[in-house]
Amino acid sequence: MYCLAYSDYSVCLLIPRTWYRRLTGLAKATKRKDQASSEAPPAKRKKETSFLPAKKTGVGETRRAFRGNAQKTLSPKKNWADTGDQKQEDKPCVKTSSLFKNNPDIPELHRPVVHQVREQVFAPETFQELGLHPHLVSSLLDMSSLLGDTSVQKQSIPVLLEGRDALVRSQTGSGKTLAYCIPMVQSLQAMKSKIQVRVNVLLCSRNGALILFCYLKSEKARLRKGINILISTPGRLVDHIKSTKNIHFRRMQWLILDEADRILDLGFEKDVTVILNAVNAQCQKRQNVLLSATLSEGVARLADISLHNPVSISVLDKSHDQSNPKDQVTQEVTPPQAADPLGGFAIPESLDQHVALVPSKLRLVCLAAFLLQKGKLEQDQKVIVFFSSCELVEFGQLPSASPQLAFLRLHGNMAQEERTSVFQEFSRSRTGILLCTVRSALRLRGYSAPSSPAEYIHRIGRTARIGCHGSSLLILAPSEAEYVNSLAAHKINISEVKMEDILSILTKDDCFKGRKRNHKSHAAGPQEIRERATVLQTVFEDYVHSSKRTVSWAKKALQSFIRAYAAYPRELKHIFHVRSLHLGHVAKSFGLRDAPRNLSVSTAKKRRANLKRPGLHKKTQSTHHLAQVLRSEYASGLERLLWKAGKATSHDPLLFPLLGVVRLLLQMGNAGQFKIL
Ligand SMILES: Nc1ncnc2c1ncn2[C@@H]1O[C@H](COP(=O)(O)OP(=O)(O)OP(=O)(O)O)[C@@H](O)[C@H]1O
Repeated sequence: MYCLAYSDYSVCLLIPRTWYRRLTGLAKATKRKDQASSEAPPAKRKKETSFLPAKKTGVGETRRAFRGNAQKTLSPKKNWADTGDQKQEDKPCVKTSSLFKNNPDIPELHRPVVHQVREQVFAPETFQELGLHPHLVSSLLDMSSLLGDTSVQKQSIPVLLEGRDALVRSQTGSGKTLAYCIPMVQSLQAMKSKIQVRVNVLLCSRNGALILFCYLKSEKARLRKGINILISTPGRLVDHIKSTKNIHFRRMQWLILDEADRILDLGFEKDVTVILNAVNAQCQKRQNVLLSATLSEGVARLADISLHNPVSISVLDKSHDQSNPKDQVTQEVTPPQAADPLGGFAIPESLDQHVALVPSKLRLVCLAAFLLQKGKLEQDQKVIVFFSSCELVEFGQLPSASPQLAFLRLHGNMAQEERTSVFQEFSRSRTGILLCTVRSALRLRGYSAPSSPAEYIHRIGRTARIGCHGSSLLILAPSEAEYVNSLAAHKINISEVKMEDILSILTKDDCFKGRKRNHKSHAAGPQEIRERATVLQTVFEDYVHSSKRTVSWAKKALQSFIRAYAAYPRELKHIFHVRSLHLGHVAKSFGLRDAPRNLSVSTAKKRRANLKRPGLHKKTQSTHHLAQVLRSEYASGLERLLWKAGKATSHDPLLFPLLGVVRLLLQMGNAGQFKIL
């Protein structure tokens, strides 16, 4: 006797083996049809059928995929191992619908072979020939962490010491910050009157500001004596320009725009223009520096309006003639060209980039398996997981993570002090998993795909810094495979890692054992991997469905994910289109057993409304929401206060139960073997 659970009718049918065989054949035909018909199955299906792929192992596991809220089935343990124990078979319980059926086919990745643009990180010298003051040179040499000047420092420092404006472009983690800090400190120290108040402005992201404060900590005393450097996000400075009387720029000598590409990407061009107008009105003679990891039209446009007769500095290996580096660095800036006009984005050589094509249903178990490997099975791993919104990261309302594995959160909606302490804690620690929106430290992975190749560069650029080794993993749905080509167009080379290989990590930890048998004597096969993945998914689903509160969090997180998905820029819509999402499958990646009904209705309604009014209301609420949460990285930081004071509307509290479920997994590890009930 075997069990089929018809979730539509909440019925559990016990049927003879012969019926089962006939139904199994039917299901196979249905599956073939499903797979052939579409890579992205429709959001709603009537009477969807799915079966566990256990035929070869001879166990009688047939299952119906669930729809609706009420679900009954027999014990999966019973389904997997037919022991003939009637009592156990009859025991109803909520089960996990098949993770491995009705998924879109995973396409073969045919990546064009591209030769990545390379930059040499280190220049052979050690600060001595850059025209720096001997005291500064000896201070730099005393700093054991500095390994000689980097290429960008070697090229930028002499130019900036000459008093020239500069547009500096070099790869992430190549040492751009010291490239302008060193000449700025030297020029400020050379000033006769250090007591006069000077406002030298440095614009960057909030975390950029954190990093810089670390650099300048030892200069604190000097700063107090009279050298004033204002480090600000564009949003915050605009607030001051509008509301602070005592801020003036009359004696300003430096204006530095760091992370120019990110500032522009996130829509702060207008704020930067306000700042430039305010500064220009009071101070004409100053040195301007603009730094960026990527060159875009926007950056070139900004260079055009903010720099005066600048020197263009770029550290590309191919274009850089080592025999005569001076010729290379003294080129004048040419007018703006297309995005990455140099023929591709430079990526650190020591960075291994990977991509995995993972059907939505398996996304959560894949990510969890991966994190378990990095956080639990491997030593000294630091991982960053990027999410598309601050609220998705914000799962910290759950009890804190297991002491075995440090989870940290970092995003733009947090108070500055909290961000500083999280940043420092993660920087200091040897291991840990940081869940964040945009920026930070050593090794990183991605959960939501970046919205542009430039953003991709910045995300992966948090690892493999200053010549260190690092790796990245981009998780894409099968329907998003085309994104790899779009990255290749920018000479970004990613190698594929198979989903099965990620999931096979689960066989290394016996707490995911699905059946009572000694697997140690056998090599773990695909069936074993599937069973363990199902055990893991069940843990997630049980956790999410353990209370109304957690269901609500997961639903809101799903909603946030869909909003973010709807906000991909137009040029990527053919790859990331909300219509290609199978809501039921995506719901599973948030630990939900079904797609919430109201969600699909509202999405459909919105879709219909948009179809009726094409181009009328381009900036939808969803795009607005995403823009808001991304902008928070560069905004003034006052929004939170306004929100607290009731002057601003809050975002939906979108909470993703990742911390909680992984915490559970770790507890599982302590408690021993886990099974599907
Ligand atoms: N000469 C040097 N020797 C050794 N380490 C250095 C040197 N210069 C900078 N670093 C270190 O390298 C790391 C990366 O530097 P930095 O943040 O300035 O890079 P960046 O080019 O600005 O990166 P991004 O574009 O991603 O912001 C920092 O941890 C910094 O302390």
